[in-house]
Amino acid sequence: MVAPPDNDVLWARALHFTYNDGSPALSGVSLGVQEGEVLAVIGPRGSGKTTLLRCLSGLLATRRGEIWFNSVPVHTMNPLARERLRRDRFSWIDPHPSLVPELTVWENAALPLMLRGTSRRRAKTAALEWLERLDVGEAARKRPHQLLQAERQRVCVARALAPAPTVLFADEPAAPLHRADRVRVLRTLTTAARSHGITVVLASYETDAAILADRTITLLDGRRVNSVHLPPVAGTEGRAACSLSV
Ligand SMILES: Nc1ncnc2c1ncn2[C@@H]1O[C@H](COP(=O)(O)OP(=O)(O)OP(=O)(O)O)[C@@H](O)[C@H]1O
Repeated sequence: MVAPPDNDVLWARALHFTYNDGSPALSGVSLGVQEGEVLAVIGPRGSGKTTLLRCLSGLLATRRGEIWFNSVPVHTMNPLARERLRRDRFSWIDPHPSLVPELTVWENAALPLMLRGTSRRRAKTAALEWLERLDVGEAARKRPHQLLQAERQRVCVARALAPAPTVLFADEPAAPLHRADRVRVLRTLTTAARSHGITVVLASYETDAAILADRTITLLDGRRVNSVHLPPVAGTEGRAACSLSV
């Protein structure tokens, strides 16, 4: 087993992942993420971005390949150890805002901190600070259904940043938003993460994310590539080739 470089907070080698139904998702992906870096993982739909983030965060167990977090092997951890790692060191943002409808906005934002054992009072203070920073402080006592989708997504960003995770995994966090909101959410997320030294792995099918990232890697059909030039799919006629430049 090759030891990962010291300055990489996350390091993966030759990752392969196939879903139970046989769908291939990752084919030999290797990468390193340095501490405090904002890494954008971009590629078209179905290229394996979500699967890569799920594997790196320990949500999915890899069957082939290695994943190391701060020089600790994640690929050999049992499910409980991976769950603890996710709870204590990682945060996750989904493409669509998912909040607990019965809780208020601040309770939602404070939830990961309380799950880590922080007292309700301290968790509330941290949650309120982050909600203010994300411009949703005034909604703190409302329920999620009273907010716009863009506001709910900002609450999810606040919830992810409040525990000061070592690594924040953001899976297309701005996907459901209008362009203005999208850029704003991505900018706020990357700026806040940088100011707190939080490492970010950001998946996106748009190039917006690449502009705000320190570095970009591109996936196509589960492999790392330098750039994406999609030829017409066999059997289809007149489909324009699509290119994605990074
Ligand atoms: N739960 C699943 N079961 C079976 N196959 C899956 C599952 N999730 C993803 N896949 C397949 O794995 C491959 C990679 O999907 P993945 O969602 O990781 O890509 P992606 O780049 O994140 O795409 P998107 O931008 O649409 O989310 C695709 O072929 C997809 O159909």
